[in-house]
Amino acid sequence: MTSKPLFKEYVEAAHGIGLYILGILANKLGVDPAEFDNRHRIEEQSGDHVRLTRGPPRDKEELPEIQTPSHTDFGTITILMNWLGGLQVWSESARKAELLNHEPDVPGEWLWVKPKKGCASEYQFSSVPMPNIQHPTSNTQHALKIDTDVAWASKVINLGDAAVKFTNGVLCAGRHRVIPAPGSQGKYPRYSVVYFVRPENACIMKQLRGPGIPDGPEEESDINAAEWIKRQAVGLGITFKN
Ligand SMILES: O=C(O)CCC(=O)C(=O)O
Ligand SMILES: [Fe+2]
Repeated sequence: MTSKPLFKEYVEAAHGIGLYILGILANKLGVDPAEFDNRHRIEEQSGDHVRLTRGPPRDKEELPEIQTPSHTDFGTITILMNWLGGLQVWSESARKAELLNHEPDVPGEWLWVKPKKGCASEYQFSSVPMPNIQHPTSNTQHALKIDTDVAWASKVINLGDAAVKFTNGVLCAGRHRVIPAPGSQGKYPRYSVVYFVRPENACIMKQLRGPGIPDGPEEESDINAAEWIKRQAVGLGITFKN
């Protein structure tokens, strides 16, 4: 398949998976799944995007060598594919859709999110250093294959700040960071393919109402998602040119 149809297929599939999971969560919260669907229409302008990352091999044995600093994703739900270790999640989730300059807001520890073949949403956390992972093709000559074989990819589903906001903290955002893979995997570059589902730009960032969502105070202003996400980014120290 040429790259454009492949990219379209990937975007539609990733977006569909995100909304499918949000639909399940909506049902659990007693909210009509259409409430999420209507805020994340793929054809509307939004901050949805794909991120392709490549982290260089580990420089030294000692952890951590930060590649992506501690953060919660800004959007509603993230579909992440990776192949090597290096993703870590803070043991306590963030219930507030606020950024804290890369610092976790509650005591805890960094846990490895160990890649698991063909896996979606089933995390395998470990607070001890990750052992060398048995890999289907773990020698150098196959390193490229390891990095590009999508079928193998470990899929991780991450909830972001907008999910926290929409559910008044019932859904939490996992604070995470990326460091080069530990152990023998550290000699390979680390790739990830990430799809961020974000609310439509014009969506007013108010909590949803339903039996499973406690009523918060009435929002003071009708801020839209474009502006809200910009504020989240500014909170992380990102600057914008007008
Ligand atoms: O590379 C990864 O495994 C995670 C990347 C990530 O957290 C992000 O792009 O927001
Ligand atoms: Fe992230």
